[in-house]
Amino acid sequence: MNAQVEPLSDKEIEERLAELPGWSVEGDSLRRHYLFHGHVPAVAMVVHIAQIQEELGHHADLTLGYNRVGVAVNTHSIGGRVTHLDFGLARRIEDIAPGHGVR
Ligand SMILES: C[C@H](O)[C@H](O)[C@H]1CNC2=NC(N)=NC(=O)C2=N1
Repeated sequence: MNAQVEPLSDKEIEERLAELPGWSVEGDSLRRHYLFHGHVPAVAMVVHIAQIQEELGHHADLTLGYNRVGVAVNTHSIGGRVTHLDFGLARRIEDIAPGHGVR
């Protein structure tokens, strides 16, 4: 699945990052972390991200700390490169973050 997806060029990545403050490409992944006002809000964010990931059929590596959620995503099906699928997931995550009281 997604075998037809193309990696984004450096220029495309730069343009798309400009619309996602706080996100960066490090290594071969699109990344961001969020801080919350406690553990339960951080866990709720993880569950909400999981629901979006299942909807999209695209899944980030999530790390959960006490009040921290880390997100790192690339597209496995083309060997772990950054594609529009990764930016699509990032956009959806970014849109729900304020509702979880991200600080
Ligand atoms: C069949 C299923 O849609 C694929 O295995 C999806 C699942 N989630 C995925 N997530 C990510 N990050 N990259 C993929 O290539 C990918 N492929």
